[in-house]
Parts: sequence; C-alpha cells; structure tokens
Amino acid sequence: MSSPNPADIVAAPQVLKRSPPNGLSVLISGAGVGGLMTALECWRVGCDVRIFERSQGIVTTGDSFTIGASAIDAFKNWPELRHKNEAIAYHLMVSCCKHNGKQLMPPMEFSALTSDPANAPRIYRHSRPWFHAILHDQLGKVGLSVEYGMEAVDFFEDEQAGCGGVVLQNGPRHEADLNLVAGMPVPAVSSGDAIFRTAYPVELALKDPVVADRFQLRGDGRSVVELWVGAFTLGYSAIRYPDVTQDTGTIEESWAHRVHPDEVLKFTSTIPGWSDIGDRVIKTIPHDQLVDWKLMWRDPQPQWTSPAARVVQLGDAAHTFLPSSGKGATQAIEDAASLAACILIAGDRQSVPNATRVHNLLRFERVSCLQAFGVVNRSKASTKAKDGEDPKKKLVRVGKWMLEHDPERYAWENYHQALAHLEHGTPFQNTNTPKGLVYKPWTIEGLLEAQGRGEATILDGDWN
Ligand SMILES: Cc1cc2nc3c(=O)[nH]c(=O)nc-3n(C[C@H](O)[C@H](O)[C@H](O)COP(=O)(O)OP(=O)(O)OC[C@H]3O[C@@H](n4cnc5c(N)ncnc54)[C@H](O)[C@@H]3O)c2cc1C
Repeated sequence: MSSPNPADIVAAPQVLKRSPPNGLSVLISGAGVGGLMTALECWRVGCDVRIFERSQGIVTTGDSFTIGASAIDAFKNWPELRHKNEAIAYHLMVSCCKHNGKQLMPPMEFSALTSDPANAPRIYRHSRPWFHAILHDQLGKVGLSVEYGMEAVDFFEDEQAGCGGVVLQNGPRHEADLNLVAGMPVPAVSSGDAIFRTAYPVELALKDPVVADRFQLRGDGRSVVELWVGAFTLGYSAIRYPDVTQDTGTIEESWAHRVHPDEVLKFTSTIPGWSDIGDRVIKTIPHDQLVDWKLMWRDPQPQWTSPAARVVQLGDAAHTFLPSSGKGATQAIEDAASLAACILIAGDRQSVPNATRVHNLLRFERVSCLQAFGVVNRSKASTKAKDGEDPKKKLVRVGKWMLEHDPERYAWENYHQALAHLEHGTPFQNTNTPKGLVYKPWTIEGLLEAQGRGEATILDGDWN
C-alpha cells in the first residue's frame, strides 16, 4: 500500500491545547526531528521558541526510519500530527533473507520483532523527509518557523543572570532562559563500517521485470521489506518502499555524500555468493540518489547539561545511535516530551536548571541502554546466518520496556523524587530501563570485549 504525499493529506480538525504563556524563552539550534519536536513541545507548555538551523532551507534528504510507540505517544497532544502520522506511515511486513537472496523467514508483521508480538503496539516505519514535513507543517500552524542559514558555533551561559546563549557563524549572539543544542557535532569515532542508503520512486525499480516479480505486492496490497543479514550485509529492499543498505565504505558521516550505484556493484562483486537480484535492484537506483554514510559511534555521554544547566544537548547531539538500534528518531522525540514536561513542572525561569538536570537524570540511563542495544544488534545482524539457524535471532528484539514508555507521564511521576535526589542525595532509581537493571557505566569497546569473553554486560537481565 503506498502512502500519500504529506502535502495532500486533509488535516483533521485541530483541537490543540496550549498552557498559558510562561514567559520562558527557549533557543534551539538544529531543526532535525529532535529540534522540531522540542520546539513544538516547548511551545505547547507555554514557552517562546526560536529555532536556528545551519542549512539554507528544509533538508529533504534521508530515506526512512523507525518510530516506536513511545514517541508516537507524544502525538496525543497534537491531534493534527497524530492524524498525519497515521496517513504517511508505511504498512509493511518484514522477512529475513541470506546474502544470497534465499529467504530465511517468511513475511511477518513488524510486531514479530517484539518480545510480546500478540500485545505489541504498532512499530511505525516512516519516510524521513515526509515525517520531517509533517513536523514542519505543524510548526507553521502554531506560528513558529525555522531560521535558516544560522549555524551555531558556540554556546555560553551566565549563571548570575540566569541565561544561556548561542553564538552564530559570523558573530551574532542570542540569549534566552534556555538554550538547546539539537545539532552540534560531538566527538565520535568510526565504527569501521559504512552503509549505502537510498530511497527513490518505486516505479523505477519496477521497470526491471525480475525485480517487479520478486517484490510484487501481496494479495492484501501490502509491501514486504526484505532484511538481508550476513557477514557483509544488513540490507532492506521492498516494493513501494525501496531502500537498499549494504556495509562498506570510508566516507564521512553525512546524509549528503552521494556516490554512483556502480560503487555498490563494485563492492557486491567481492561478496561470495551475492545474489543477482540484489544487483538488479541496485542497478535501478538513480545515479544521484545513493548516500555513502560512514557509521560513527560514541560512548554514552552522561552529562547533557552545561555547568549552570542553561545549555542542554538533546537528540543525536546528546546520544548517537547506530541504525541497527532503530532508536535515533524515537529517542529524540522522547527527549522533547520529557524536557517540555520538566519545564512545565519546574514552572518558572529560576527553576529551569532544575528542569534540565532532572530531565538528564530521567533520560540518560534509558538512552544509554538503547545505545548498547544498537551496538549488539549490529554485531548480531552482520555475522553470517547459518542454514537452519532461527533467523529471528539475527534480528532486532524490541522489548516491552522500550515500547511501553510515556516520557511525559514518567517526568510527572518522577520529577520531585529525582530533584530531591539531585539536591539532597535521597535514593532514586529509574524504572524506564530493563526490569531490575542496576545501571553500570559502559563503553563500546568494553562491551564488545566482555561479550567476546562471554562475561556479563549491561545487556544481561530481563530486556523483554
Ligand atoms: C538530512 C538528514 C537525513 C537523515 N536521514 C536518515 C535516514 O534516512 N534514516 C535514519 O535512520 N536517520 C536519518 N537521519 C538521522 C535521524 O533523523 C536522527 O538520528 C534522528 O531523527 C534524531 O534527530 P536529531 O534532531 O537529533 O538529529 P538530526 O535529524 O541529525 O538533526 C540535526 C539538525 O541540526 C542541524 N545542525 C547541525 N549542526 C548545527 C549547527 N552547528 N547549528 C545549527 N544547526 C545545526 C543539522 O543540519 C540538522 O538539521 C537523518 C538526519 C539528517 C540531518
């Protein structure tokens, strides 16, 4: 089933509730999913919001990503967004194949990847440009707009004055009660892998009759995503949802670095047993639509707030995810809901540092667990699938604790206890992580080494 263009969706009647203006000013640098959703949420709780973005206009690159129920939940406060989100979502099924194209697992619902398929909420798969577009539309509806060509080069704060600020390229400085960093490069190291990614009109792929035959729509009109797992590949392709992904490459972490599909063919020619159908799909990719994106990773960074807590990192700027976690956009949206709730609870300008520090405490351990999940999924999916091996073991396993979380409610339920912990050292234990988990700091290197030695890691315990 194909999804409509966001511009063609007829809007649901808008019944949007906003808290009374609270006099708080918020500056956001970065208009990605995290920055846009945070702008909306901060506006909803009564703040004045400005958004700076370094690119010259709305960026429509990117292919698709997964959005979990915990993020979709934030749309309960945004009737129009909720409606549009449903309208643009793909209704896909997923199957699993070896790198030679042989099917290991027949098409299933995405919920089969969860620990409790019968009761799992829907996992949404979206076109990133379309998802971005509906957030932009919503921004316009509430009278906000992104200021483009504004690159943040530095941030500052003044504890006495109770403000934070941003320095833009070429010198202008702006101050506010709260300054949010939703798009500043943070130090990262190469994971040693890169992926080719693309999204393009399905009609181009269907011109090849062999491709059309393999990926024809099911009788119920739904598309099937094929997830190819193996020593060199972690790939997806699907009719009405073409998205091909393979490991290799040495290119910078950028969604704008284009390469010719021949580069991918050069690589697939080195994979023993690689399937012809894989190459046929690659040959249908338009020559300027393929991104070679280097996978960088970063150890968890527990501190998202500046010393006076008036400058705060969020989304990828605070916590980067590998695509194998499927969590980047979901966690950026969870951040938005959590931070805005904390601001609302804190209530005034003086209490902004409490709000941001509590938000950091409520969010970090959860996000860090999900980062670990991505690291391990990557090594699991890219090791060779053996004949007879349960293919589901190669796939992401999405636990209930990941899906069934409401970051806004969590903030309301835990704010005061978390603040007491920060101010007086009284006990506080997060409950938005795997059941019974006692969080211990970890690094990517340490995690992979411990796993290799068969030792216990943060990933042991009940992750269902
Ligand atoms: C163009 C693009 C395409 C993407 N495509 C995919 C995809 O296909 N699949 C997928 O899984 N993930 C994709 N991602 C990543 C995914 O959107 C994010 O991981 C996730 O949504 C978290 O969002 P974020 O807002 O934290 O970061 P991002 O979505 O990366 O947004 C950060 C924003 O900040 C801006 N920015 C950066 N530095 C500065 C600065 N100094 N001053 C001002 N602005 C700045 C960037 O231009 C960008 O718009 C893409 C990201 C981008 C930017």
